[in-house]
Amino acid sequence: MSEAKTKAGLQDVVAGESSICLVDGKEGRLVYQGFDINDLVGKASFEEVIYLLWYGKLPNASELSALDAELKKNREIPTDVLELVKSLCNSSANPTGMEVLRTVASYLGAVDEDKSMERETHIKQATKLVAMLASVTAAVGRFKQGLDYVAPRNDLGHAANFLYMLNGKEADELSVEAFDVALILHADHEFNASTFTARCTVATMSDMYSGVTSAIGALKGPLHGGANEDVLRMMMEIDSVENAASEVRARLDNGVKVPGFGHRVYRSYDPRGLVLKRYAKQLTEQVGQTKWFAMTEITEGVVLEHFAKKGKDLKYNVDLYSGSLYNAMGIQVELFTPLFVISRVSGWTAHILEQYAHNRIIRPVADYVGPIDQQFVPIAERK
Ligand SMILES: CC(=O)SCCNC(=O)CCNC(=O)[C@H](O)C(C)(C)COP(=O)(O)OP(=O)(O)OC[C@H]1O[C@@H](n2cnc3c(N)ncnc32)[C@H](O)[C@@H]1OP(=O)(O)O
Ligand SMILES: O=C([O-])CC(=O)C(=O)O
Repeated sequence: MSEAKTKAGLQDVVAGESSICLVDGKEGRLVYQGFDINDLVGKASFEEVIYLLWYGKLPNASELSALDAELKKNREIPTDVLELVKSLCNSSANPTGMEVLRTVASYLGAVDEDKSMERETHIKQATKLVAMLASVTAAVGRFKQGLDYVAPRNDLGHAANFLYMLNGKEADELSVEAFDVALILHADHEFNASTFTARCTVATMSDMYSGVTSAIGALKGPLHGGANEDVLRMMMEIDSVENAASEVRARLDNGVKVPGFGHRVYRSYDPRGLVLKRYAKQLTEQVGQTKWFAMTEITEGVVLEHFAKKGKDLKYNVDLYSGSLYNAMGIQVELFTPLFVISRVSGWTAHILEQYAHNRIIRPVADYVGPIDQQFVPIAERK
């Protein structure tokens, strides 16, 4: 039996080194490769941030245009993948967007003939995954509404093209800007559950697709990426600005966790939430759909007051305001967690590259708390 004392959920345990992302929970600061997210938002595009995460530096113009060209080359969904997506969306099991993405990430690995473990191949695979998972998410959104697939446009950036493929028309400027910012803000978050899952998978020297497939499975859960869908579902269930405060209070009094609040690392505030709230306010006002935003703001007030009275430093997280923002872009709730994938796949792949570069298998130990020295009883004598 181990002498070590465990920390439930590995809270505050330093599980490895990384130079990709710093989450400063005390100060409410998020830094990608040395750049504060507030210095990237509104200045860099998501494509520049992808480059930053993979290569550790911002791209110059020709480096960016090379990455952009590769992403565009991988946007069109091949026929076999499109057929797979369509059949899953039409199946009686009605898989969620996350289940479809998880299957597609795995399928892309199975049909990739290049099994090399060189960095150059990994960059190609990462590029394919970033481009393809966005296109597939748009296709899922359309098939689930009984609409036809819309082919990508190579004259549009990553964010604008996704909204075009989903809605079948070009999005307005503010929606594109807000979506690009949301992609940047969700891109990486050091050793969160899905990223750590990806790193554990590839640390066995398994392939990149396996890493991303397992990460999608981890992100899907309601305690992690799934919370962004739950926030808007809760608002839709309450469905009244007037009742929002009392309904949320009732949930808290009954010990129900309110989605969009709490974080393992942030103690002061989640810096991404502030930016998303600003864009959600602006966009919901522009499209004249302020109800979910108003209810979310009321929820924020009630939950923060509830925890302040208990002396707890619980704050809202990245998932609280993304719901009303995405809804104002005309995106259905079921795609919200897949939207997280479209962004976080850039961070997962960056961590996979980093793991391969300094690999050692990840294998901690368990503090055994089960019985010991049991006496074996043959089956015929067991009661
Ligand atoms: C992208 C992301 O993954 S961000 C997180 C998204 N997830 C959510 O929004 C789901 C809701 N939040 C949660 O479940 C948690 O806060 C997590 C999973 C994010 C963090 O979990 P942990 O660090 O293990 O915190 P834990 O769940 O132990 O919470 C600590 C205390 O705060 C309470 N608490 C935490 N989050 C919430 C919440 N959203 N609503 C109400 N109470 C909460 C817990 O009940 C617990 O109370 P207790 O001390 O009286 O038992
Ligand atoms: O860091 C975490 O625990 C959860 C996460 O992925 C995020 O907040 O983006």
